[in-house]
Amino acid sequence: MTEILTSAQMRALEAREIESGRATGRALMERAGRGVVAALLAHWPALGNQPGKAVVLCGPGNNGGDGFVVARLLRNRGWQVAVGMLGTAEGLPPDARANHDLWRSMGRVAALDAVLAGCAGADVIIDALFGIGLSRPLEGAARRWAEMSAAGLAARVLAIDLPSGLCAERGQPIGVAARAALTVSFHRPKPGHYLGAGPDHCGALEIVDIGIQAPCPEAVLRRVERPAAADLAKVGHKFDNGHALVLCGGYGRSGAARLAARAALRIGAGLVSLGVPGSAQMEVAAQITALMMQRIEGAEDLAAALTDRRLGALCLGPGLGVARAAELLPVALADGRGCVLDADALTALAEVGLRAPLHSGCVLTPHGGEFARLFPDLAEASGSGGEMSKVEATRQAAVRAGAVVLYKGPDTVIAAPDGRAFLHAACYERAAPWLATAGSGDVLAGMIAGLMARGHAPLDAATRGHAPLHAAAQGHAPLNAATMATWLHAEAARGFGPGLIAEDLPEALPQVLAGLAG
Ligand SMILES: NC(=O)C1=CN([C@@H]2O[C@H](COP(=O)(O)OP(=O)(O)OC[C@H]3O[C@@H](n4cnc5c(N)ncnc54)[C@H](OP(=O)(O)O)[C@@H]3O)[C@@H](O)[C@H]2O)[C@@H](O)CC1
Ligand SMILES: Nc1ncnc2c1ncn2[C@@H]1O[C@H](COP(=O)(O)OP(=O)(O)O)[C@@H](O)[C@H]1O
Ligand SMILES: [K+]
Repeated sequence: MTEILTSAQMRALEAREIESGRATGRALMERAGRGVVAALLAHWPALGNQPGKAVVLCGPGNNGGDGFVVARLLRNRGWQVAVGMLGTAEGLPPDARANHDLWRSMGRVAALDAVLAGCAGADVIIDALFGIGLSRPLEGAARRWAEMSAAGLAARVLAIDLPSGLCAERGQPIGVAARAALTVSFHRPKPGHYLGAGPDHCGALEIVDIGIQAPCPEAVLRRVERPAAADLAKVGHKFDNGHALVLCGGYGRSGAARLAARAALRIGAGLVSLGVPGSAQMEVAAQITALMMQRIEGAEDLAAALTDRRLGALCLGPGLGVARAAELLPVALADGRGCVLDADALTALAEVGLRAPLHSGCVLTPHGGEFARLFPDLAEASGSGGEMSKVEATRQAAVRAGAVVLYKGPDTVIAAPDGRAFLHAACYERAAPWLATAGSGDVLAGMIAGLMARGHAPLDAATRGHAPLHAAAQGHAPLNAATMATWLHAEAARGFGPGLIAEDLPEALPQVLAGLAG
């Protein structure tokens, strides 16, 4: 279940399911309500012991319809249920109206404001005001609800589909948004559950199966999944596992490149060399053991180094210095080999603009600031107040660059120029706040370069039973390397936990790799 669906994709899927005759809208709504009650009782088992008190806030659309189903199901379990509604029964869409009427045969419906005023003693408040149909900022009583819930309430808040006010696409409030302890959504998660402020507003996330059998569209956003151990297993000689070259900055600036290089080695590249200018040679030599060092003073030296066809991938950026990056970049890019561009290489790239000959074997790994320098219009459109999601911005950036773009953050989006896109959200059960430490991005860049170098190695696809990393010669390799590295990077941080510094990440990798095999 790796797909993440936009509101439009979810609606289309629901429509297809109904058209197929497999289910009616009413049936889907009933299953949704049932799923919400089951999730509520699973999340707060104490509420299953004896009937509690619920307040259900129902909106003017089908999200409200789900709310009426939940109100009825809880009442059937003996709960005291107060329902507050926004809008009129006449304005409800048909399925929601039918569930409103069913509820009316067993209980009252009050105005939203009136119910909010009396919700203090409730065990749980169900937010069924707006889901994927939210089209503008909340006003009036709905806005008051969002503000109340954000200020903190004694009652547990369960949001149906989305906390009301949260944009399903961007994961940002459209104006203000409610805060829930648990959000229960249906069939597949939506980008807003993972992006930006989404996880903060959702609390915990539960996705309920409502029996939709229609297949998801092909071109969807996917979640980065745990890699298969076989994809990372080593084979043969060290040269069979690839050789990565990490370009290093001058004296006093070599730490970031050394971190990246060590990560490339730990992720399994057979050999990793640091390309070091003369000024930093002593410093680097005093610090490294398994890594190799090669003097690369400038563009000519790099061109000479690249005549070694065993070099599978390059990494430029960490601690490189913008001037050195600008000098080395044209040679590195013209060569056409797999190339990770991070930090100073991205700054240098922003200075020359995207006229540089980027290619589909490149992976650009910007954080927010670097993304804004490279793609100012996309950064603005996807920033606060903009209307574009981080996913869309990353997709467009990848098309424009003709390269894989990995846009970092707690929500990392990775897109290829052909439109494929992945999301790794370090939230919920995969939270990794310890990654917010200096140098962790350098480690990620090195991990990607290490995997890309391995992708160029002559791995035996037949014995491993699937395509090697270099499958589509510079098509799959960079994207696979970027997604795998992102997962492993977060996993290493999660395994280490509090106190993590960047140096710990490469050292935590063996345990992560061992865990994949187990
Ligand atoms: N799709 C599926 O597979 C399934 C979907 N299900 C459920 O249906 C939900 C989607 O239902 P939905 O499409 O009716 O949208 P919903 O979120 O109820 O809101 C739309 C209404 O709100 C209104 N409105 C919007 N913004 C507003 C504002 N700020 N202030 C005031 N009004 C505002 C808007 O008015 P309009 O924009 O048209 O003027 C319209 O009347 C989904 O989240 C899930 O819970 C499940 O039952 C099972 C399977
Ligand atoms: N709060 C967080 N939760 C999860 N991952 C994070 C968080 N903050 C940062 N990261 C990750 O840590 C890395 C930081 O990279 P970057 O911003 O380049 O830092 P640096 O330049 O110090 O190496 C990225 O991979 C990013 O996705
Ligand atoms: K809601």
